[in-house]
Amino acid sequence: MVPVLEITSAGKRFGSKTALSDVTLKAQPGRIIGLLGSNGSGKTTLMKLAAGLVPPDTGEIRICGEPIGTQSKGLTSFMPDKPLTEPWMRVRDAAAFYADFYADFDKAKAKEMLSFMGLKDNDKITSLSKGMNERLQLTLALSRNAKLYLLDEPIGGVDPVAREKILDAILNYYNEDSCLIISTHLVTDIERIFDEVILIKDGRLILQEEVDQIRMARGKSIVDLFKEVYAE
Ligand SMILES: Nc1ncnc2c1ncn2[C@@H]1O[C@H](COP(=O)(O)OP(=O)(O)OP(=O)(O)O)[C@@H](O)[C@H]1O
Repeated sequence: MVPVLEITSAGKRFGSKTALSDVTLKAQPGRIIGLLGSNGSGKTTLMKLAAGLVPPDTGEIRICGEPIGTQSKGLTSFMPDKPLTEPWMRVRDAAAFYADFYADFDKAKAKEMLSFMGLKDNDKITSLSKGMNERLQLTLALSRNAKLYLLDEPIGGVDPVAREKILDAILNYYNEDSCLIISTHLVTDIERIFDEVILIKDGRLILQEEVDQIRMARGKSIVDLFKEVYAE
């Protein structure tokens, strides 16, 4: 099977700072993958490389077998940790903006998901709370019919009860022939939806493994593993 995402020996520096070093991984369709790491470990950089927003200094990245370019970007839906929408927009403008911009934007799915998320067409984006804004960004990202979804800290601002609802939305609305990569610190809350996890530390890949394998063969929860790897 052609991986949705294949990264081979990727490296990225910002000035003297090495953000990623020699990262190699594959992500297959039908998988929800947690990208885990402490602050500054390189999660956002990895997502931006996969989204084609930042070029790697070394190595290669392919999306569904295609090198990064116009075609690969059309296959990738990125939810950044900061909104892509403009402050003057209302919810309906944001959805229309995405529909104009992305040929694969599914308006019916967006409408259903906005309602599930408790968002109203007429809500001004600047008046939304951080958590409601995240719901909007998530709705916009998941309403595209992409092959690779990259969600950077999708539930950081959402309260614990709403988190459950949002995780359910992710499970309901993601399509099974795609791959979803979610970066997060909130391992306890979100680990139930992961099929596998990728751990990065100081820009290096520490491990990519099935969640069941970690639980059964290592006898650990993902949180325990996270604490062990990132102990300070
Ligand atoms: N544009 C940039 N210019 C300079 N340094 C950068 C830039 N982007 C990232 N870095 C550095 O690269 C490293 C990795 O950053 P990155 O944002 O990828 O980490 P992260 O795991 O997403 O962190 P967090 O969980 O805190 O969001 C950090 O040391 C960061 O300071």
